[in-house]
Amino acid sequence: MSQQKIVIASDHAGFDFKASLKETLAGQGYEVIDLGAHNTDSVDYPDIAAALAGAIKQGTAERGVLICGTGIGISIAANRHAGIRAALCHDTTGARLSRQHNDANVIVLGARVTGIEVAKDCLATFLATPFEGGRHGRRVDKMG
Ligand SMILES: O=C[C@H](O)[C@H](O)[C@H](O)COP(=O)(O)O
Repeated sequence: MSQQKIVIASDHAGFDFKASLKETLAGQGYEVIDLGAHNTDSVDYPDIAAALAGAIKQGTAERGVLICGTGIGISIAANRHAGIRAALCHDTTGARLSRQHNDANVIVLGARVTGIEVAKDCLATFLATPFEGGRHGRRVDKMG
């Protein structure tokens, strides 16, 4: 089986967080495609969200990770893109339910509000949990 690909991106506020999550994912055998930011120079999170949404739409990877300071701005931006279901997660219960009920394809984390170990647990849960389908599928379908 080919190596599973994950796209990851952050603004300047999430740069260090992204580096840590990338290392963890690589250690777990994922191929990590980093769309930036590539340093802590200030950038605009809508541009970062658009780059990741484009990569998912093009099929570069099925799942993505987005990070900004709170996770809020980049979530709002990502969810404006058709086909993106981005879930801002602060705990593993949310990460699990974002997959089981919402079929989220992007997990969003806030580097200034969530500890890195919690974030790693959220990400592992997100990647390991399948969508339940059924009634949830009907609801997801209504979102287009
Ligand atoms: O929702 C927005 C994010 O938290 C941004 O990371 C944050 O607004 C960036 O703030 P600043 O430009 O002050 O570093």
